Amino acid sequence: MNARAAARALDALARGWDIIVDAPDGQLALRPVETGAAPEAAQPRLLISAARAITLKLANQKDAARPDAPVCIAVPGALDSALAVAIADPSLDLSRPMKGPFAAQPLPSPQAAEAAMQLARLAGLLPAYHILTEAEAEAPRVTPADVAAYADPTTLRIAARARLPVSTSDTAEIVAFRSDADFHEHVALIVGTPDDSLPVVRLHSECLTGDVLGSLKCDCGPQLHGALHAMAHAQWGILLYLRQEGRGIGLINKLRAYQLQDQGFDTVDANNRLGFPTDARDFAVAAQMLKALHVPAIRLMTNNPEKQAVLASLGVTIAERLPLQIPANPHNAHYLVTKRDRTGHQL
Ligand SMILES: Nc1nc2c(ncn2[C@@H]2O[C@H](COP(=O)(O)OP(=O)(O)OP(=O)(O)O)[C@@H](O)[C@H]2O)c(=O)[nH]1
Ligand SMILES: [Zn+2]
Repeated sequence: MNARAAARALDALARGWDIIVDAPDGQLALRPVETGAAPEAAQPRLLISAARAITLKLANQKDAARPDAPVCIAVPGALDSALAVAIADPSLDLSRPMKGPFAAQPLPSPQAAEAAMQLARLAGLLPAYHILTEAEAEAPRVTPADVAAYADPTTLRIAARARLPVSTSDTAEIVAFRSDADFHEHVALIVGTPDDSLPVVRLHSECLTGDVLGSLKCDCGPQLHGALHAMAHAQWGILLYLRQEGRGIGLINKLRAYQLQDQGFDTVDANNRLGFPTDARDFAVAAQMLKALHVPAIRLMTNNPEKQAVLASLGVTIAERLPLQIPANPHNAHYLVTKRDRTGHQL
């Protein structure tokens, strides 16, 4: 288990460089489709997600024993980078409809392929790779255990803290966290003056479009401000600002999901169609932050049962759940209904 190996692999992927994924069931030499140049290959092969294979009409060729496993496809003829991206990215299907037919090939090492898909998500890239016969000599090697070690939240610790008066409270303090491998800088804002009462706690996942740009497509911005107001009115509260943009798929992939939503898919189907889970966030990060802040019991402000379940399973006492409902607008009404009906958000 070596989180550094995963960090090196993620760095390579962001730059379009090769990686080698070493799993107990075999090895894959891969180059990311989104950032990497198409390799010279007599018979180009791509590794794509199970969901993408279904959209490309390869469902009947998939391994029945592993319906969710990534799929290896052979591309007939020449494959350049633009075509590879079009094959990988469902948000381009309307503008580049003519693709295929493709044939699925046996996947040599499903465990290596699965780890590669996780790495793509962590790198914020399309989950798709060129399968190489040989990787660049200096390509980093990474194992599934390395990927798990990278995502391990228990190395999270406080790195810096400072007084930060904000519009809802002039006695707030900001606390920033660091972990060993993951470079995301999670932040806690402690609002008001801590006392013996249980704090109002809000886990807020980063949403650049909603938090900063005032997007009307989601409820993030109003929820953020509603939570800060509620904390200012309570004795004290803690906003945990988690850098898990787009429910953990990253900003660019979230914008691809938005493109799909404009084509009629809802927020859940859009994520899945891109080859990602409905929700890829890890709320264990929040439990670790509360531990570092010495806050064992809270009043949790959320409508999301998953947040409650994960925190409770990690030993956080949730004395009370406080709902956080935002009135709908014409742009997010469908999104809010989808959250209620498909991801179990409470009212
Ligand atoms: N992938 C994706 N992410 C989205 C979309 N809309 C909002 N997000 C992200 O979703 C996260 C906010 O999560 P929500 O599901 O709104 O709320 P929640 O945090 O699960 O639950 P509550 O605590 O009840 O608000 C942020 O990271 C947003 O960037 C979308 O359509 N697709
Ligand atoms: Zn949002």
